[in-house]
Amino acid sequence: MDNSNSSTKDNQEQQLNTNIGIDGHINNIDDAGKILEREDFGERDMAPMAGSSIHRSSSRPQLDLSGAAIQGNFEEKDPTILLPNQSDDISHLALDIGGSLIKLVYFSRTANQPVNDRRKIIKARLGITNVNRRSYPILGGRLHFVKFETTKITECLDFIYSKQLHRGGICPMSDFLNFLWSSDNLCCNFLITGMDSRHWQSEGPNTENTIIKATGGGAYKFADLFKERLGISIEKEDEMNCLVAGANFLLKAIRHEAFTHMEGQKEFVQIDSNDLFPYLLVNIGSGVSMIKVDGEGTFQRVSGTNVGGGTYWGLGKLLTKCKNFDELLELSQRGDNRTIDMLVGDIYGGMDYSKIGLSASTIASSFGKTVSENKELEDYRPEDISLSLLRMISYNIGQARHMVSFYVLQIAYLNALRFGLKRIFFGGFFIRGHAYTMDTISFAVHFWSKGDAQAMFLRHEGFLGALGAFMSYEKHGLDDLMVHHLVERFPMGAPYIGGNVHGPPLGDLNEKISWMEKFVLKGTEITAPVPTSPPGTTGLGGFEVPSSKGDTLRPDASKLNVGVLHLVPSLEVFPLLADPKTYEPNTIDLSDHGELEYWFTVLSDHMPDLVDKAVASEGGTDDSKRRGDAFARAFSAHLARLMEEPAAYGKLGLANLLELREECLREFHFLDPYRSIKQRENEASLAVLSDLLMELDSMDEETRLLTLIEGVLAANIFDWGSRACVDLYHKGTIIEIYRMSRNKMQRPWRVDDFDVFKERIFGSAEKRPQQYKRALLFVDNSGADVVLGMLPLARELLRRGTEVVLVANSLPALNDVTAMELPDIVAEAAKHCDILRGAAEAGGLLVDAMINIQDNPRESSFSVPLMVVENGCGSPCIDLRQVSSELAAAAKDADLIILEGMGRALHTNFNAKFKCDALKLAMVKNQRLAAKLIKGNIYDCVCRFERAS
Ligand SMILES: Nc1ncnc2c1ncn2[C@@H]1O[C@H](COP(=O)(O)OP(=O)(O)O)[C@@H](O)[C@H]1O
Ligand SMILES: CC(C)(COP(=O)(O)O)[C@@H](O)C(=O)NCCC(=O)O
Ligand SMILES: [Mn+2]
Repeated sequence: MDNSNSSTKDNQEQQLNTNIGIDGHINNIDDAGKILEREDFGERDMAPMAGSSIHRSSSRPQLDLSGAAIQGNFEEKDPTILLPNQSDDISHLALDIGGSLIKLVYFSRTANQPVNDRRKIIKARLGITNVNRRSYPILGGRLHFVKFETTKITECLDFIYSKQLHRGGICPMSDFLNFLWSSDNLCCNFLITGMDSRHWQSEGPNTENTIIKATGGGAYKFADLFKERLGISIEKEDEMNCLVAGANFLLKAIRHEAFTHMEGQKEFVQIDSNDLFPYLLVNIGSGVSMIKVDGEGTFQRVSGTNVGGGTYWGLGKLLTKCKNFDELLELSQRGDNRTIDMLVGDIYGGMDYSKIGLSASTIASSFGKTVSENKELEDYRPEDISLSLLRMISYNIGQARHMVSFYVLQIAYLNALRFGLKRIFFGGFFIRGHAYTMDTISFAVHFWSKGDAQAMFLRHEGFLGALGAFMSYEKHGLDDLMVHHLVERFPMGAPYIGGNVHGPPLGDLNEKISWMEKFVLKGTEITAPVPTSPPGTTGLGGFEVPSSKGDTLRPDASKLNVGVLHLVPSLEVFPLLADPKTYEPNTIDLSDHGELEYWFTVLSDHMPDLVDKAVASEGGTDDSKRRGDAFARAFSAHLARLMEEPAAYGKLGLANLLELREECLREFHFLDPYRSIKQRENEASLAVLSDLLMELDSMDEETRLLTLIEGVLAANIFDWGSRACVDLYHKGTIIEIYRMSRNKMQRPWRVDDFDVFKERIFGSAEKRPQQYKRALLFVDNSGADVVLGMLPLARELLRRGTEVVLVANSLPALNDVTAMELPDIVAEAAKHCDILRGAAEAGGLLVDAMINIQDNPRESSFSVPLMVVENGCGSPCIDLRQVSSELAAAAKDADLIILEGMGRALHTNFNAKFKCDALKLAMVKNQRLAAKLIKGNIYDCVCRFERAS
């Protein structure tokens, strides 16, 4: 092994011992003077100079009103207006303009969800008074993270302009509605259609009154430029305040924001928000700040140093002529510092200076060899210079190859010691999620603390200040956000490739698809959407460096993607989880590479069939084919990225992967690929329902219960997400397959707690039965699964006096039935059955009966009600930490949960413990899962019954 180029633990220890730090001051503003115009920006996206010919007189958000429609009742005082084509309707922006990088955090608000009459009745039944999301104190929307090099501030201004982020603060919905309903705007509506919305002019105040919060030195330095180019005023926020506010927000509100990094292994850590303080925050940007944080807004900057990321980048740039930071880093990987550095061995004739514990390969004097050699700068390889510099920074100040010094770490730890802090969080873009750097830092903290303190890193490492500036706006309610309100998503769609910005931000789907197609034309392959890359890059789920197949891993492969944070204030933790803190939805952990590889192959193999279905669901048009192709590329890119770095999107479980696929379909506007299959299967199943019900009614109670459970398991075979099942469907009609599946049911099932469940229902000689009060049935697939499986089971419970709440997906996923579709299915089924009809009426599911129910929902019927609620997800699995408010409300009186299907009962929640009884029912439709989970075979069944814990 080449000793000089490798950093062993021994070496690290040695350097830790020999480096004693000096205190310094922070200097995070470099002289980033030159502002470059970007050549390839289209004119429409350039931020014009104030007073230029494009006159903008409004600070109102730019709205795409095409397709706007009133949702629900026209008579309502405050009707909800859905803007289907408005994605980023109301924006809000904050900046951190540092010495090296400009960080942007911006918010785009999502339109309120329509609340239909059916949902209103159900909510009333469940005692939810707030039927309108507007009443949530926190805005629903999305937080985006983007960064640019400070030297390329023009690109940043153009970005802000093209996204119209300079146009305003939070606009209350009532203002928006007034605006929309004023007579002028009805004209506007007409005018806007077909216009480039970015150039839409409307009445209203101009941007001169707009104030944007910003922190970092650039907030001072570039204030005039912002005024001149965008007409906005910068309101400066204190940098330390912002760093701390940003870190506190991230650590409290984002699940698995922090992670440890030891010997190449990332481990996500869930910080208990009640046990966060005190901690030490070390922000390594251009310079370094160390802040002891004791609470919200309570902190002290305890130390800092002027030798930081800027030092490495600045000197490196001067000496190597590198044009960007990552180029410099990459150079160092091929360098040999012995040509430049004077080693102990050079002085001691190749020997160690063992008396003081220095090996021959230890650097005695960084750049020392250049003194005695009669060479010019050009005579040295830039690769070697870069490495020497890194080592200089490292060895002088520590021993990290890439940057931060152990000096920093020593100070950090000494400070941690002084103040009794056990946790040290490292932020700032110097870290860049770089595996080597993080390992070195972790090692150093561990070494200096003798294992007492722990180094942790943050996924949003460089965005602390910008987030803090964002938090400093009043009224957005962000402080009230909790972990369960946030969902991170990773859309494709930033226009960044090859390390360069290749155009304006992508405005719409068409632009996104065209951009992706360019790769195909070039013959290159998108292998991975990599985030926050150099230069002028974004953290917004963008691509970078699409490398050809067969390429070796990029040096930055370990970097983590920063997604878009969706703020969904209506989400809640499922109240019946026995212990939400220890709850882990995923049964399969994909950080095991073997598992990841297997599921990667399963999902890749499924892709052609899925694309066919998706395209067919949109009529097979050329446009849908294009979108189908783009979806396949995008999802393959995600998979490739995750194979390369399983932690790239945060902690990865199988449920996340399956949800990512659904999200990716939605991103390319495939809203329900299995729509017609679902309809066909529903119809076929409804046609035989009455026969089944008659058959069931002819049985004695105990046989019937067993037949019902068998029926649920048998009908769970209709799963279009399982390769094996899809192959089966070619061999017979729906009803034939259903019969075959039922005939094959043989007890004992692989997991068989039926007798315990039966005893709970019917009681025993010693114990009289006590009926369940309310059961939540988490339904799975459309067709036979719900119609011939779950509905007859629901009917049995209703018949026994148990209220039944059918819990279905909010959005489509594979052939899963949704909460929107279910009432119609129930209404059809109710035609064949009085029990279902009475209960559905009582639950407000039957349209004809709804008028009466609306007047007095609680007194409308004598039957126990059958209700439908949405679960808050659009995935075949369910994470019970984040469910809809109506499901949470329904759960409050529930004493039985029935989870059905592989996604909800096996991939997720197989090990979940509940405060009430839980029945988990599924057919295992995958051989590997069967072997792993239940030591069984494909098509084996699980009937697991667990009493309340
Ligand atoms: N693309 C990049 N361009 C420049 N510097 C980068 C880049 N990526 C990471 N860095 C490193 O991050 C440092 C800046 O970190 P940051 O947290 O943004 O601090 P600041 O607010 O001082 O700009 C740089 O000095 C450099 O070491
Ligand atoms: C996506 C699914 C979890 C859906 O199963 P369900 O919940 O409908 O029972 C399941 O189809 C699955 O894990 N499919 C991939 C495995 C395979 O094709 O074998
Ligand atoms: Mn399903």
